[in-house]
Amino acid sequence: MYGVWTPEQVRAAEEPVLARTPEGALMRRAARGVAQVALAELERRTGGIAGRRVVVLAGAGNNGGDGLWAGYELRRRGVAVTAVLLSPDKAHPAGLAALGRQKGRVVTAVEHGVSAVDRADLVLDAIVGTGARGGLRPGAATLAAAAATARVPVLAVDTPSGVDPLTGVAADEAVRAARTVTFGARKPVHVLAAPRCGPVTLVDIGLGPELPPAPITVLEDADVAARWPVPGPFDDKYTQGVVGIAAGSRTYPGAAVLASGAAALATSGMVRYAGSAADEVRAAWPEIVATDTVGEAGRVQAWVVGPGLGTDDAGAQTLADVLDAGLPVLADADAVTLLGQHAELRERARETPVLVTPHAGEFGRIAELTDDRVDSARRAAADLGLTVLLKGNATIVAAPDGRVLVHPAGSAWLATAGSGDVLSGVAGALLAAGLDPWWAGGCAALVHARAAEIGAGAQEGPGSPVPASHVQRALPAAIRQVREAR
Ligand SMILES: NC(=O)C1=CN([C@@H]2O[C@H](COP(=O)(O)OP(=O)(O)OC[C@H]3O[C@@H](n4cnc5c(N)ncnc54)[C@H](OP(=O)(O)O)[C@@H]3O)[C@@H](O)[C@H]2O)[C@@H](O)CC1
Ligand SMILES: Nc1ncnc2c1ncn2[C@@H]1O[C@H](COP(=O)(O)OP(=O)(O)O)[C@@H](O)[C@H]1O
Ligand SMILES: [K+]
Repeated sequence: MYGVWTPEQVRAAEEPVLARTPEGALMRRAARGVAQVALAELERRTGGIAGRRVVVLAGAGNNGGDGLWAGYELRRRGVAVTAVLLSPDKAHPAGLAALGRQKGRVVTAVEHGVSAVDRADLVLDAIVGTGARGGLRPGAATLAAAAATARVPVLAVDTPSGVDPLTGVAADEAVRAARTVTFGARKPVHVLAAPRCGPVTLVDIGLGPELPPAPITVLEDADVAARWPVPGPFDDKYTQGVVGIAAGSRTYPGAAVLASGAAALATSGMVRYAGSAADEVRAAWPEIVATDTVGEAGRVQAWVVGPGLGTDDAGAQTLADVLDAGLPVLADADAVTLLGQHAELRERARETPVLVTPHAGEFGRIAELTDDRVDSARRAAADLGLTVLLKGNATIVAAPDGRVLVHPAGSAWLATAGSGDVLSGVAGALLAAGLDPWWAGGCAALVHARAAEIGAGAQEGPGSPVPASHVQRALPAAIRQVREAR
């Protein structure tokens, strides 16, 4: 696992380090890191370094300073460097002087910048970093657009400009980077807007001892592997945790089949199904014990409730029954809507460990969703007294005690009907196996996204759509792949 820190925390950590290091040393170190990655990119993309063309888009602050110093390093390796100064009066003086000493070219007119970008092998986006306020200004936006139109790869310095470093919200004209080099610590933008950043390289500038505990955690395969339940020699079908699925309806039997099948594939042991799609579930999954109601279902150690359930009185009654069992509960889809509608159900949900898994629309029914998705999820978890998994390209899991994790999906193939039902089955199975809701949500999100990647590559090589039933089918391969990281 690794941590992510807010720009404010990173700035605070920089202060003591700046105070005890010679002036400019931190920036030089950051710039050398940028140059190293830029050189590797040039070599990889063009097969050489000397004479290759790099354009530095340099803004008014220290981010621009990083870019100019990186340009200096690249000039020393024989790269043809052009710096475009977006605020010529405010360009970082030492960085600009250094580039000048190495005979780097400097332009200030946007149109000259655009023609340099058109012919570049690589663009360094040093327009703005953690000091960004609002979207890009017109000159910067024109240059970012020129790089995109000319399909010149962009290496973002610290953060892709035009994307909010804290929330990951991107302005229309924001930079889309092929790679990003960041300094000291990863920031929220790198996981909340991962597709805008590309692969992120972290350059150590000695902030480690100054950073507080990370406010955001990102799980890696080894973390999930260490917690994924596997049967031991003395286990039987009951000892590993039985999960009950209260989902689906006559109108939506598919949700029941997707969720309960996913639960059956996620862990060993047993799955029970309770609801009006019992026939469909039995037909698809003979190993699942299916009954018509929660009352008839027999003992379970956790419940999944909601997918395809309906939001009528019967649905509300099912949710109430499940919450009253006093067991961990995964509440998805219609169960989220019902929680939004009924204050008494929200009160009952405080009394038992609950993981709710809304998409953005459903989230809005239980709490306020702002541009700051992490903050929204954290507040909702604390206010409602339950663990919130907010779906999206970056999945956020926030526990009422303040723990937050983000899982950036490797692709967007999961944006397909029914994939959320699969997630609920996986997370429910993990709850039944004894994981706490935060870990269950985090482990399920990682394996779910991996199953989509595997499913999307299963037909004719990577890159084909993957319907939810194929995501479900890819769960065993995803679990196997993740567990290999032990
Ligand atoms: N501290 C350190 O030791 C180290 C810091 N490091 C580096 O410093 C970076 C932070 O530097 P920072 O604080 O100077 O802010 P920064 O991101 O350059 O932006 C502020 C400037 O940009 C401008 N601007 C603002 N919004 C804008 C917009 N939307 N569109 C366009 N322009 C905009 C704004 O201009 P103004 O409003 O004044 O005209 C202001 O001058 C950090 O990301 C890292 O790269 C590394 O070297 C490691 C050591
Ligand atoms: N653009 C996207 N990129 C990656 N994952 C996505 C994207 N959009 C949705 N997802 C994921 O797909 C799943 C969709 O769940 P949900 O909206 O509940 O769908 P359904 O109700 O059809 O099952 C969630 O796990 C969500 O995180
Ligand atoms: K930048």
